[in-house]
Amino acid sequence: MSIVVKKWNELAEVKAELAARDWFFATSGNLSIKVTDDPLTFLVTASGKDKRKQTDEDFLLVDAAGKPAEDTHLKPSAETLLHAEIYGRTNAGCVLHVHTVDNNLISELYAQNGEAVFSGQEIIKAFGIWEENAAVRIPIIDNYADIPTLAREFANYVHGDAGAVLIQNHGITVWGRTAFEAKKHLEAWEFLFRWQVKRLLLQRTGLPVG
Ligand SMILES: CSC[C@@H](O)[C@@H](O)C(=O)COP(=O)(O)O
Ligand SMILES: [Zn+2]
Repeated sequence: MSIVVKKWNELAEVKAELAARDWFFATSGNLSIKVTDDPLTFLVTASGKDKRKQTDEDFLLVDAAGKPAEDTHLKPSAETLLHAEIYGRTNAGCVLHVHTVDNNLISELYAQNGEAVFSGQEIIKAFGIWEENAAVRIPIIDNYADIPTLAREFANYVHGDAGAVLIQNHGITVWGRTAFEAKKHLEAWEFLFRWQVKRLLLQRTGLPVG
């Protein structure tokens, strides 16, 4: 099996799992997986598709600049530049971007702080952090309609082979060394967002939620 087919299948599996979670509203979301390092190429979702569907045209191979690396009528994701920034700056192997109601609410609620901080949650261990009372923080950036501008702002927060950024009232972009790690981190962030949104609502009812 060629490396492209192997990586295609790996990304298709992650895509199906995120689709089963209903994280691809209204064609939103984009995913990618690195295929080669030198030269850098990665498979990215084709733009504007319903990512819940599985087809032979789900992904296309692009280069370090996010341009198609082979002849195709498919258009790479509109947000391919953000993926390219991650692969260009880190050893990440997979990038996942989803829009959810909870990640949008958290991005709006904490926008003025420039980040959202979570602590006191067992699921923080999914990030490989084992200390008691550890805190995790996710930066929140403005959502620029101009993608090169968004990618430049986004790049300021791309440090390390695993990480995540919230784009205000848009969505989350998570990356990891492997597809497994990226998906695990994405699920942990979404758990924390949902937990926090529900906690805030329950606190308003006067129930004893910390
Ligand atoms: C309808 S979602 C809005 C899109 O501009 C974008 O944010 C998105 O996530 C999906 O765009 P795509 O070009 O299909 O990767
Ligand atoms: Zn998006």
